[in-house]
Amino acid sequence: MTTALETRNLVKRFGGLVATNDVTISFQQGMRYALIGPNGAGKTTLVNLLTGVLRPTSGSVMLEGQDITGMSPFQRVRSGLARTFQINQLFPEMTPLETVGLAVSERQGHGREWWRLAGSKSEVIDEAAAILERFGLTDAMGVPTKVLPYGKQRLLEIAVAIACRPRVLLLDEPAAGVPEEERHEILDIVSGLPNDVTVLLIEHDMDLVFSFAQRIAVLVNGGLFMEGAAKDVAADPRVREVYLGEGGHG
Ligand SMILES: Nc1ncnc2c1ncn2[C@@H]1O[C@H](COP(=O)(O)OP(=O)(O)OP(=O)(O)O)[C@@H](O)[C@H]1O
Repeated sequence: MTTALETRNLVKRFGGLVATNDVTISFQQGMRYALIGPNGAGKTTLVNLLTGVLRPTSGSVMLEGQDITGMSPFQRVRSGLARTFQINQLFPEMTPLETVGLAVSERQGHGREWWRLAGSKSEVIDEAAAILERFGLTDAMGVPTKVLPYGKQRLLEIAVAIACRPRVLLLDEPAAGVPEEERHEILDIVSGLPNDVTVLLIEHDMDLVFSFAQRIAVLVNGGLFMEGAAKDVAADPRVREVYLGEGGHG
């Protein structure tokens, strides 16, 4: 097993509050992980430390053995670590083809001027169209993003992250706000991503967590409470207790 991403003794304090408490965890290449925990457990803070949005108080983050603790979010994306966001951050007037094309173009080093140079950059368009096809967005690729159903917009967010060719992908509640009947479509597409992409899903919906994840990490009060095979975590009475509140019913 190759370690794709790991943290070592990671700590983040906000004043007197310890939001990340000495977290040491490894994510193995190609595995599907979910990160769960009660509200305020520190999931978003941990993701922000992994992606470089926040700097830790102490400890380190390693990507494929390289210490990336000092890298900016952009440098991390370039190094193979991409994320989607909880809040919709797409450009509403741009089409999916333009949006994914922009990400492909940035990755290839053509920069933001690619659309004006489109005639000479057909490889950008071809790759963007192929990614959109994989996400079931071919029919929608020429319309402004703002007119797409919400579930399709969320798929587009993941498509943009994939256009960066990540080896590790962090998905922050990718199905939040999506109607029930479209939720599994999103996770099915994520499950079908290439096997060598390591995925860490942050999700409150336990149905999605258990249908998606091979392994689950549980955070409680900023600390790593447990990490293990999904079925073991699901069966652990201590997890039920902290996660479900009093008594661990259900
Ligand atoms: N920028 C900040 N400044 C001060 N405290 C913060 C900051 N960000 C998070 N916190 C605190 O850190 C703790 C962990 O928050 P975090 O958002 O990481 O938890 P979470 O598990 O993602 O919660 P939720 O499931 O509700 O999104 C909380 O007590 C929160 O109030």
